[in-house]
Amino acid sequence: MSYLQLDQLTKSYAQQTILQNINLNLNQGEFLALLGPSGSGKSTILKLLAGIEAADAGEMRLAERLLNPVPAHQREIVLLFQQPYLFPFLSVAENIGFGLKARKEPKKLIQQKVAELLELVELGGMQQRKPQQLSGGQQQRVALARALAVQPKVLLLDEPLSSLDPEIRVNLQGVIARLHRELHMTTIIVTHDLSEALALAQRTALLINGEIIADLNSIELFERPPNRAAAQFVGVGAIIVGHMQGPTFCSSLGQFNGNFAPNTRHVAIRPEHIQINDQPQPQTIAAQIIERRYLGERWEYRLQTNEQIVVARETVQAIREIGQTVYLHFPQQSIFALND
Ligand SMILES: Nc1ncnc2c1ncn2[C@@H]1O[C@H](COP(=O)(O)OP(=O)(O)OP(=O)(O)O)[C@@H](O)[C@H]1O
Repeated sequence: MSYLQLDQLTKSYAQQTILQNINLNLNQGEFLALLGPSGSGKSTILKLLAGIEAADAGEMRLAERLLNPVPAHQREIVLLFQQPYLFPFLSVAENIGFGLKARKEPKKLIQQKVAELLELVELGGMQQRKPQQLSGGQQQRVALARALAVQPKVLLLDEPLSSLDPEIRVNLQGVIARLHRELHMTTIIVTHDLSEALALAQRTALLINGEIIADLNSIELFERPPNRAAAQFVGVGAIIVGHMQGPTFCSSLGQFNGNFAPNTRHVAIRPEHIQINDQPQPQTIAAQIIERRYLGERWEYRLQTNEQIVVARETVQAIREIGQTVYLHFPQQSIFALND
């Protein structure tokens, strides 16, 4: 049985359904990214788990214990928000030790734990500072250390890095990844940023309009999203419409053989797997470049074929011109089927 279980969770606000039959299972020590666009209900899932909001239906269990009736402060689940919400008049050390002091732990033990946590979040030497004397990234580290101090069973992170500069963000991603490696705490991070999910979590659940539409290994979600909605969210080079004829998928962009189900109606390919040729070759189709942008290390081209727009990316070689006609090849091994 899974360590953390969400079973058929449903939540509405003012008759608007926000979450619809959410099922999620996490093993102890697992790190899951809850990914989705703004307003999809990600934060609401964390609030239900933390006990800030009550579910309309469904059950939540932690180590087999039913969580629904348990008050927030007895759940052993901590939720870290986008803003660190530190106590402004307390020092860094007092902020980190706050939960332990509230539990009336011995002073010596608090001091020892705070010192350990300061090292863990790389804030050694800053224990006497007040929150306003810290940068945003440092404040978020203090909030993280304070959350970890009480040794929760589950750590919930609600876009904790989204208000930080990119460089600090990457640095803190490193801190979070290392903490997870060292402490093995069962963790869910909410993010709308696919690259963050890929950087941190081995597994990603994709939430769209209050429904989990994919829940799988993060790299697999990126490389081979299982359905059209997931493909649109993670961004593919083309979603190709067609039909199966025997073992072959037939479409206006080509014929592809793969291990596709007989009812397959859509296949896709990642933009970096589409090959761009200057001259027509066997199994290529003509396309005109209509836009281009530099992504750093790669150029991304939007191309118009007779049928549809295709996005392709290639590592920088010669820069191709807008208006130029090129010939696209879709390697068979890179084509994957999408569920509807
Ligand atoms: N207390 C509330 N009362 C009414 N509606 C709410 C309440 N809290 C959230 N909502 C609505 O529920 C929906 C989901 O909100 P939620 O914060 O869970 O989304 P999210 O995916 O975390 O979005 P974001 O990435 O923007 O934080 C939104 O449409 C929001 O307006």
